[in-house]
Amino acid sequence: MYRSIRLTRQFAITSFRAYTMSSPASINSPPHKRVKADSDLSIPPTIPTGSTTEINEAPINAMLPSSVPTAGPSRAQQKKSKPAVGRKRKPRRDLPDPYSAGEVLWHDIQDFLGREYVAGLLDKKDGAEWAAPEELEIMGVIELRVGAFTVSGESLSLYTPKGDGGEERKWAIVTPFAHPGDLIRAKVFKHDRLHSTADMVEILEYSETYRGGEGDRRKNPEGGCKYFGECGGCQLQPIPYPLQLAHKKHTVELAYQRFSALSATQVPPIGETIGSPQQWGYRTKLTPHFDAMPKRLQGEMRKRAEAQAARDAERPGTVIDAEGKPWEVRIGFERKGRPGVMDIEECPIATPVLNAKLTPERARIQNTITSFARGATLLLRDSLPTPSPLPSSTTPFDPSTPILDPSQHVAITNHKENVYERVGPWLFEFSAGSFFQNNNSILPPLVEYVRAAIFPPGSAVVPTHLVDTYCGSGLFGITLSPFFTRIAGVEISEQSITAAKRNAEINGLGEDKAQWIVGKAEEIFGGLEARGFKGDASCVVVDPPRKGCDAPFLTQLLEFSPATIVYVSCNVHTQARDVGWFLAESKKRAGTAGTEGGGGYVLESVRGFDLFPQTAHVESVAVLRRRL
Ligand SMILES: C[S@@+](CC[C@H](N)C(=O)[O-])C[C@H]1O[C@@H](n2cnc3c(N)ncnc32)[C@H](O)[C@@H]1O
Repeated sequence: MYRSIRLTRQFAITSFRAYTMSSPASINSPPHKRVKADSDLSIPPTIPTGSTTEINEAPINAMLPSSVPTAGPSRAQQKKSKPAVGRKRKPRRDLPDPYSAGEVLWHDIQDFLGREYVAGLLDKKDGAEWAAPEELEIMGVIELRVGAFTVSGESLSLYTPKGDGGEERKWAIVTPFAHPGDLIRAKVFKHDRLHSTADMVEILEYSETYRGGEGDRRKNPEGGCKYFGECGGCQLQPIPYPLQLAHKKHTVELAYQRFSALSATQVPPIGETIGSPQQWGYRTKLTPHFDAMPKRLQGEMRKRAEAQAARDAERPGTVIDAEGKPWEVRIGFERKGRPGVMDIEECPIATPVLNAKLTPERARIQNTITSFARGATLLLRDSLPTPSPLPSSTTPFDPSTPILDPSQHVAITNHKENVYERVGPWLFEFSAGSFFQNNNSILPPLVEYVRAAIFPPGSAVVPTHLVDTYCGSGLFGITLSPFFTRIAGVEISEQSITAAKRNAEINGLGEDKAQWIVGKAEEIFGGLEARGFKGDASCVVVDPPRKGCDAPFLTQLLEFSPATIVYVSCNVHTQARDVGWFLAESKKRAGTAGTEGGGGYVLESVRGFDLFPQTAHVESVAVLRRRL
């Protein structure tokens, strides 16, 4: 049934590990440190010459030609990956970290192959789940009919070889840029637990259902992104938008099934995902990377500076080495399934002002590349022009100020410079290098949703105090302040608290209304009680980083026992874990363990918000209410 074209076994399996790990794992792992390349840095960073760093962020866009050729790895990788003669490498058997993208994929694979089948195999404890079918050669090209999507937006295809005893085996193949229903040719490059990972080679037949979205360039030649198929982000872009939203709803459902340990009756039906008002040109922050020029070329450059400059002038952004081989300055995002940065001139999910700024920023790096001893990350942030005069506590921001057209925005590239954003009638000021949500268009509906969830019609308990934990520069606390007598924000970053205080001030919120506390959220609720915040009268907004909340925080939240909790998260898997733990623990403490639905808190609703259209990411909002 499947045609297998065998190519020479050129590369050891392990040589591909580094880059297969980089793409899905980048979603959950903390970013690797890269040097910042602020435009105000006149002195290049002084870091040991020749060192390189890994790419640090999930890439943000991508594009698919009708057939995507997959070139082999670079010579350096081939050299590294040559198997030692006469020594057979043992495949590594790494189990994914809990709640990581790897673990989510492992769940996807078990669901795809059938939980019963996988459990039967694992029960044998003979390691068969690690043994890829013999005929599935590394660098072999196979034809596959795609069966499903993974949560991270890659395709899953079933491969059914015969086992040693003639029984049918099941094995999954994970390939990027393909959609359920597609018929594809894919080149296998890595074997893992019950699956292999493959590069897309060619799409022979296109799915009717999962294509035809605005970003499908076969149907809309001017739509989407020209880098799809190579860049590692925006894998969902060929999919019609309603199906993107449905995919994200399913992601939320799966997360609660897999990671909350709650029974089906404890989890309400997951709400429809709320779409983003802007599905393109929404992203207010871009962080393209670039690699330093290789050491051998830096020496070459020193020797032949003048001649080189003349040649560079002919081919900007390209440097020719002694043998006439070009080395290109690439400024952009992570390549899917391959190491290194891919050059990106535009990113259609970024705002117009960021795309306009990308051109001169790229030229700046191209022209000064030799001054960078190692790779770095650029920052481009969409901002309103600095208000004049600057609002202050005595002359706060006038909420009736007309909202500016995006063409009047500016792009900030200095981490320390202030960025200004409007969220409805509110003005926010924060430094470009600090956290702020990256899709401004969806913030008003998100905040309104949180408000409506806190005050459902006819509710017997109406909280008067709001605690905004993990508050950043005060987004939820400030925008929801009119509905509460008092608000408090808690945040680990001093810089963010300074911004939150300033934002309260410029929006006319005095200290009697808003309090901002630096410190770990883990140590905070006691302090708040002393300041007049009682659990019974409070709502707590929880908006942690991707890793979720830690046990001390959740324990103190339980002890504080707020009337309502709204948990906003950019990682629904850790959210499901935390919510599951919290509900179970609250039930235990209410002394009604074993009584379905009794005591403690109830999970009232869970729903995704599409803060990241075209990508597989989803923001999830869970509402928990204390039982009376
Ligand atoms: C996802 S951001 C949310 C920020 C804010 N709610 C917003 O929407 O703009 C998470 C924030 O949590 C902060 N943070 C991380 N760990 C923390 C901790 N242990 N205690 C308190 N804040 C923490 C980070 O500095 C960051 O500002």
